[in-house]
Amino acid sequence: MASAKKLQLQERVPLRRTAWKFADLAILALLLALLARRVASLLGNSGGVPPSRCWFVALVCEAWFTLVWLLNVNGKWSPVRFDTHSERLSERIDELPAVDMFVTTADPKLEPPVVTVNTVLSLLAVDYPADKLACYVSDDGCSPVTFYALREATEFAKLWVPFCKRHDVKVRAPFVYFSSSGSGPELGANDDEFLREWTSMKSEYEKLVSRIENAEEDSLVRRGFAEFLGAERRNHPTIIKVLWDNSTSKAEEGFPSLIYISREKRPQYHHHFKAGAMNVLTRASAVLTNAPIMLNVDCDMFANNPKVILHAMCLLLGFDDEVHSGFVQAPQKFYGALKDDPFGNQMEVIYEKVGFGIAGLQGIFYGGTGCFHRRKVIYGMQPDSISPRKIKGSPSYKELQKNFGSSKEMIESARSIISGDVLAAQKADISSRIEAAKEVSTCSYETGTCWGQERIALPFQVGWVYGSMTEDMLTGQRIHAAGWRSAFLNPNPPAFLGSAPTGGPASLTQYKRWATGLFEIILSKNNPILLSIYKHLEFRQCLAYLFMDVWPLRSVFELCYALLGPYCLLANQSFLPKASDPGFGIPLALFLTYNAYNFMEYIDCRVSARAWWNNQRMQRIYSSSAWLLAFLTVLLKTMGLSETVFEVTRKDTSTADGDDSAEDADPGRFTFDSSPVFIPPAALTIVNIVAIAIGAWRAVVVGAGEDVSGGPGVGEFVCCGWLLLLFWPFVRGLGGKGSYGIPGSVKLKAGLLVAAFVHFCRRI
Ligand SMILES: O=c1ccn([C@@H]2O[C@H](COP(=O)(O)OP(=O)(O)O[C@H]3O[C@H](CO)[C@@H](O)[C@H](O)[C@H]3O)[C@@H](O)[C@H]2O)c(=O)[nH]1
Ligand SMILES: [Mn+2]
Repeated sequence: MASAKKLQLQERVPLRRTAWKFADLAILALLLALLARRVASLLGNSGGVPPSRCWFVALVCEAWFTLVWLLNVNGKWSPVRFDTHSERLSERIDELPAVDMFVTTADPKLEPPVVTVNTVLSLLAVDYPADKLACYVSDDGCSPVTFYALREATEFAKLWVPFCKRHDVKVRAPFVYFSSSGSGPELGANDDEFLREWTSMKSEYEKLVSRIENAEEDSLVRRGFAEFLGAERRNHPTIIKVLWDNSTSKAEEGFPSLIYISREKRPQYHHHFKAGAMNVLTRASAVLTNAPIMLNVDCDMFANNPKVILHAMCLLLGFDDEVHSGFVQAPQKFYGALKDDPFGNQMEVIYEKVGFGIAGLQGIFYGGTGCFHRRKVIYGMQPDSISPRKIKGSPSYKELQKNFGSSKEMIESARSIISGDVLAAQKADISSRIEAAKEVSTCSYETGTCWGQERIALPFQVGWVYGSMTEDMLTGQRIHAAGWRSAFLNPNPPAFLGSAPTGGPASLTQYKRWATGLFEIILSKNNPILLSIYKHLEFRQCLAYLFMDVWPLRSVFELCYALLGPYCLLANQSFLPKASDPGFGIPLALFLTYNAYNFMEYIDCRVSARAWWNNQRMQRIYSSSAWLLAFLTVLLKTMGLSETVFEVTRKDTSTADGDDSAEDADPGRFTFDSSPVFIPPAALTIVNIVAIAIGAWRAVVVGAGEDVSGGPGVGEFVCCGWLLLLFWPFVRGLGGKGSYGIPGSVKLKAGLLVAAFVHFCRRI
């Protein structure tokens, strides 16, 4: 073939970070020095007072922090960047593979249909041959309003897509394009024709929004949405509706096919949340269009860069060996995000430091949205270099049936994917295969097959893996363990933008779900250590996964360490050297260096100092609330006492309207509700206030006469004070009003915990 003459589509560029490596090692050295001193004093050869029990607890915690630091450094050590040259694909349009695009939505209240519609419209309008694309929307909410919204959006798409292409619109989610902060008409205002078109398009969009927002479920069902009649959210048959079939439409108004799917739900079946939805989308699309590449986005993640699929193709087609891009993941970035990241969930610095770092190992993690998968990888195939073609030769019908289930159409489509037919996508019209798609979307279809299976001993693990709230991490890990690498897609402008949750309850819910899922992974047969021993997960990649997976465990150590300060003040003990002691220099240097290091990372990523502080603070708040609760929930689950559920994150509607006139006076201020996640951080806050008060009273009033050699010193006071600064939202919340105040029931429970703790300190 003429491939030798082809221009390179991508470049993998290692990034230098020599100075950072020195800083990494300096902190490691300080941590080790701290440990060494602790051990020495516990062995009793440091002279002075014999160390208390606290020193032992501190040693254990500090050893853990050192381990976490090593995991952190491993992740950041050798970053790479992938540059993509999408313009070089222009001569290779015929070679481009088909792409099935999946959008998942689950709840019309938390995920307003207008949001989903914008995501869908942005995907329908991307720069890619329309006959190679199909868009599937999975609606776990089984909502006639969502369906109606999509049907109306299809009508709008007939105007919107040609408009975007004609005028090369930059952001093709209409709510951004028409928002007050959007760029407005992009041509000179003297272009009358364009201006007229722009105005009429804007008014069409506004009409669409008002139709959707005024739609009422009951009246829709009465007006002939027969399928939704009597459909309960958790008990209904599959509904599949072809809203637009590109294969039978005229080329002129061409835009990708659009299919609505609400999979069957029955109370007696477990639905596996998003992972279950993704598996149904995979199968339904297999029998309908069977594209070899699948893109998946959450309902709020619109395509921000119209060339995003072309950029992804640079990574999917641009390596000599496909093993380098088993999947292609774009970072999660956010639209209309609050200034200075008050809830510490915009992840800018994490992606830039750890994201690029892990991209330099076996590859970036699968993040659940903004990801391009190869269908064959999802079908459990290994790279050629690991399991050569002979195995792929021709699996028997029986084998395929065992893996993929009994649908004939499913088996045939899987066979063509497995045989490596890149242009395998189906061509005939979609409507004729709806029955086959319904068959593979039923609850019972997966029974006895390999779909979602957690057992790693199977030769095949097919689809999104069940058993964790973070199906994304688990599935990505499974793919890396099969020997694939992944590539990091980071075009400019950013590929996709979504919404980050705001307010205390929504942010903590999201982190709690993530931590729950990560802990479920650690406790499962798919934990990265096993995968690295028995499968092809590389060692450093395994450590990178562990860095994430240990979140909930970190909470336990961090909580113990955070309690050491107040314990010492209350019980008149110490866990740090006295300021006069030369050993005091080590924790002091560590505290300063570590914070300076973090601060410099934010500056390096051109993120504000304020955002640095907010992230520092929120990380500790997440640890004591969301991570800790996740830890406890999963413990209860393993004891069989409770189940874990996927709580959907509320998507901000204000971004959909483009106006922020919401009732919230200060959207960046921390809000509370009566959820138990708020209890531990509230208790920590109170206990530190009490400890400082008692400690200060003892030092000032009693201190003079007493033997203070074993009691607390500057170090302990600084720890408590620092903790109160980090938990400032809670300090304010103690006296706050309405949703800005910690509810009485939470204060009461926190107060009881504090009383118990104080009692314990005085007894011991
Ligand atoms: O039963 C369910 C539950 C959720 N979803 C969809 O899953 C997506 C993610 O849910 P969201 O509430 O937005 O969670 P986030 O925390 O924002 O999502 C991140 O974390 C999840 C794992 O916890 C991943 O699935 C997501 O892709 C990733 O973006 C949304 O499109 C939902 O509609 C379903 O389709 N079915
Ligand atoms: Mn989300």
